[in-house]
Amino acid sequence: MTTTIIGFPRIGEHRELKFATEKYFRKEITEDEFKQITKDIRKKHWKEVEDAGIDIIPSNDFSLYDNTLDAAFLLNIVPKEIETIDLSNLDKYFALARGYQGEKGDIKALPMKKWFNTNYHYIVSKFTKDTNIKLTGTKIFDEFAEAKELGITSRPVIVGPFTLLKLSDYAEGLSAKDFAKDLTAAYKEIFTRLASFGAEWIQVDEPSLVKDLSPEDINLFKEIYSELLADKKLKVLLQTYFGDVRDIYSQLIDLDFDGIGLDLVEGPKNIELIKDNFPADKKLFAGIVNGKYIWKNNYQNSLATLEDLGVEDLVLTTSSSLLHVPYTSENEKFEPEVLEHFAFAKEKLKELKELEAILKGEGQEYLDQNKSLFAKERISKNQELATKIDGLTEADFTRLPAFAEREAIQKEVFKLPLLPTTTIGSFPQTKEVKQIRAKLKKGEVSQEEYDTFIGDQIKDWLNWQEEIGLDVLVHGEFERNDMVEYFGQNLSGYLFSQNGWVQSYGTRGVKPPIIWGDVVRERPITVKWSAYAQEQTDKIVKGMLTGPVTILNWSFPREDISLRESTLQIALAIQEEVLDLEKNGIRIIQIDEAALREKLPLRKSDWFKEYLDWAIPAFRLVHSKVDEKTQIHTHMCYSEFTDIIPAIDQLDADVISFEASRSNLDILDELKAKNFQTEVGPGVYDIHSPRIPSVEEITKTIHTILTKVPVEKVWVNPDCGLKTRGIPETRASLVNLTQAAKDVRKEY
Ligand SMILES: Nc1nc2c(c(=O)[nH]1)N[C@@H](CNc1ccc(C(=O)N[C@@H](CCC(=O)N[C@@H](CCC(=O)N[C@@H](CCC(=O)O)C(=O)O)C(=O)O)C(=O)O)cc1)CN2
Ligand code: MET
Ligand SMILES: [Zn+2]
Repeated sequence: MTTTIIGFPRIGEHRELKFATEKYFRKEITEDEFKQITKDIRKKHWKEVEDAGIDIIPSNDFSLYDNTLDAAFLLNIVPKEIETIDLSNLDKYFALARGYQGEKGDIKALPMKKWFNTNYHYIVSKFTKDTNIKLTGTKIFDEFAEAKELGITSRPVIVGPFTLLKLSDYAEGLSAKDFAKDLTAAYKEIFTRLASFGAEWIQVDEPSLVKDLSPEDINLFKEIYSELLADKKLKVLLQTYFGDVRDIYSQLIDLDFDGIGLDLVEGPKNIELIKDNFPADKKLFAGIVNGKYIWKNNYQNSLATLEDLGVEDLVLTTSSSLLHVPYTSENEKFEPEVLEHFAFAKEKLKELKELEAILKGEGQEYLDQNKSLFAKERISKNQELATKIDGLTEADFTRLPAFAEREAIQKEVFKLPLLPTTTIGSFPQTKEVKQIRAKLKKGEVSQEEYDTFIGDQIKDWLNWQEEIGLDVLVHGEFERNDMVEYFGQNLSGYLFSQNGWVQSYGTRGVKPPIIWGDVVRERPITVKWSAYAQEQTDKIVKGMLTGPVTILNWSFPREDISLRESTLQIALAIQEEVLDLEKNGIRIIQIDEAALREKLPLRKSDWFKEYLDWAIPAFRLVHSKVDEKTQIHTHMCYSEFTDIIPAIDQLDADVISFEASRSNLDILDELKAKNFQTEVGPGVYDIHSPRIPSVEEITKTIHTILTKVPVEKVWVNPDCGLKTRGIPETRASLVNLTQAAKDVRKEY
């Protein structure tokens, strides 16, 4: 028996990678200085894993932006214009990830999508007739060599060819199978070269195998791997995570893999598949320690699961990469009775070793300790809340009158122009904003000083929005650290880490709050600043809330009650907030469900019964009691809901905004086909990139939207909040946006 992990967080214990990368973007450090910092980070992480006693340590799990982009970049799967632009390799890589606008040219960022059911995002590559797959990069070899220099023979990790093909886009008329052969040859070359450098194993990540697979998918997979595994010179670990491999298990065990990695946490069905049917000539990498959540492993349960498998020779590993959990709980200030329940990445390494010890018959004390931890009563139940949830009826989930009637009434009361313009909520969280909040936290400024600062920001930005002629204004969310953490801070039952950062995309991180107990609203959350903002102007200021499903999905949830029950608790809390806003004169309320799709099961057959059947009602519960004259907006990031359009209509919001620009407005066809009722603001430009869209570009986008959606239903807005952007680009972009909307309006 040995231990390993699938991958380690790379942002750094104190987000060193984030800060270094941002310095590099601002040209405060050189490329060499930047590379040295990233090298030091990798070294520290490898040592951390090694010191914990983990037997085989992955490499190339590190990335400067995203591993999927790394694989594409390594193999020259890049747009043509990037090959010719006069930038360093590093800057080309970043240009693909976040766009480039400067003296050397104008490159749009590649699309970004959610990584399976997580809050991590990957970069989507596009295969075209010009795509010339060849091994041009060196990252995977360099990092292997780097670890080797430190005395570590690592197991390089790469996103596998099947998953890369499945997650990519294709030019008209092309598909995955057109590229399978060349891609396989290129991966083969990677394998060969790694073997020649002394690699013993390679880990090929194929999480796409846990989704529903068609017979063509299975054939494609077999075609790729039968070729790739032929006369290999190193051992190949086929790694999956986030679910089970029921559609392809029997083929997997017939292929010449040396190891198969299966998720035993999120893919309980894997256990059934393995039982008495795992080949003796392969190693089973048993993903038993949860890579996504921060709760301590229950050893008794894990041991029972492992025993159940009936496999002798195991490699104990995590259920997914540890990318999805914070670095360590060592720097946290929780009470010991709380802290003992948590295991972040570093602590999970220890769990693997303890489980190994127990299985070898050398860890009785670990088992005893763990048993007594789980025997403790952790919280006491809020019986009143439970009764309230049990007593909810259909009426609690139904807003009246029905949508069509409300739409007519609201057109009458709001008298907004055709193609009304608005933004998604946040304005730039500048250094000044973050700094004063950090000072407030440390007691270096008073609450009054902080509030004055926030109030002034709101005033300035409201004035500016009026000046440029936006129709529905926002207060800017300056008071929020994050759209989920901020809400958690006003709800009972929540705990917060000091440093529990998890990477979301690029250099951006989140500190998911922890749901510890039953959730109740402790005090009004947004009323003060929303009412303040509305007092400053005669135009309508949208109230801005985060919805229950998103709050749940971006928190670390409890494991002792269902997600449904936790979400309904949060929904009742947000319902109180909605009604308070309404009472305080807020006439348009946006309830963000940015992450609605996040926990949508990866297999279609589970969509409704396991998720949508409670997630959609949870949202409806929040707004069911508002007046017909109050307009409810919602917002979702990434147009990842193409396949659940009818369910989105079922949210029964009045208006929805979503990302569209970066995925080429694909979703519009679907809106049309499904006769989508809710009014829509498909984002007219991409906010994840600092690039400024021109009036012409935005006008063109609006025109495209209008070919698919009736003009009375269309809103004009960016595709997400602007908190990550700088002030100059934000202002320039919004000036262009309002101008474009005005221009197009004239055509009607
Ligand atoms: N939870 C969540 N998930 C999401 C999103 C989201 O907004 N929230 N958006 C989508 C895209 N993902 C995103 C994730 C993070 C950020 C983001 O801007 N994150 C910030 C951190 C936000 C935050 O919590 N800030 C805190 C803490 C800020 C901080 O680091 N302060 C410094 C000091 C201030 C300074 O000098 O900069 C410190 O404490 O050391 C605050 O403002 O109070 C970042 O990485 O930079 C944006 C988008 C999808 N998933
Ligand atoms: N209202 C939020 C904002 O504008 C929605 C963001 S979705 C990640 O930042
Ligand atoms: Zn968004």
